[in-house]
Amino acid sequence: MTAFPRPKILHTATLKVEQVTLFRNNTPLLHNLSFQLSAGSILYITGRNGIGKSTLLRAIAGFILPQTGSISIDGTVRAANPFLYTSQLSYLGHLDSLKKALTPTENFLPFCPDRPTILNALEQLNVHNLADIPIHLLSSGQKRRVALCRLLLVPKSLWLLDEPNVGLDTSTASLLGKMIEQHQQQGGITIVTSHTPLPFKNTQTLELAPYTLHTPPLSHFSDFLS
Ligand SMILES: Nc1ncnc2c1ncn2[C@@H]1O[C@H](COP(=O)(O)OP(=O)(O)OP(=O)(O)O)[C@@H](O)[C@H]1O
Repeated sequence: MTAFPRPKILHTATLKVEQVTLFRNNTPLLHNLSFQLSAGSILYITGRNGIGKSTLLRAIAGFILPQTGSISIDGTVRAANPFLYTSQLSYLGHLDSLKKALTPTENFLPFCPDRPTILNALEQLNVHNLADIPIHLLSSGQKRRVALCRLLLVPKSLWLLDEPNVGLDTSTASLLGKMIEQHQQQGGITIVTSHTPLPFKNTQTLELAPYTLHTPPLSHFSDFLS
């Protein structure tokens, strides 16, 4: 497997989701969801369109607050220490989190002030030839490749990837698979939402069901994911 030259994670983390209830537009999506992930876990969240996969991922990222329950990384909830909480995770959503007027290099300089390191990461994803072209001129697949470089540039324990394969060609999807496997080997945790099963061993699956059918006992997902 290709070894990606990137900094090692400084420590491994534990993610705890405890009795979480999430609403959107006053509509309940998830009820009393509990699970725990430790070093080296890969969690695959699946379920039909609109069931709440992205909402759960955004809640774990700390962008939205659950109506009840708590989400913690190594015992810290976001409200108690937002900097410490968010410093441990990388979130890759549908919008790629790239500033459109800036080039890939300019986007990454605030995280990684070393241009050769940035170029190296871009090369891993085969987009080094686009290093100085503004993001708004790139195709959607090229933007996604550039966005994935952030995972290589900034070491984080927890990767939150919302449908990361969308727009990727087969070879880049396989490259992303290798990155996730390497992250796992380094003790990182990856949570992926997707409509297609992940090709990894030791993957745990959380299939979200409609709220009305989805009122499991609190231990349900903990047992399922142990
Ligand atoms: N920003 C928002 N404000 C209000 N409601 C939202 C927002 N984003 C999503 N929703 C609603 O929350 C529900 C869950 O959406 P979410 O994006 O989490 O689903 P999903 O399972 O990720 O769907 P998909 O598979 O289509 O990506 C949907 O009914 C959606 O309309």
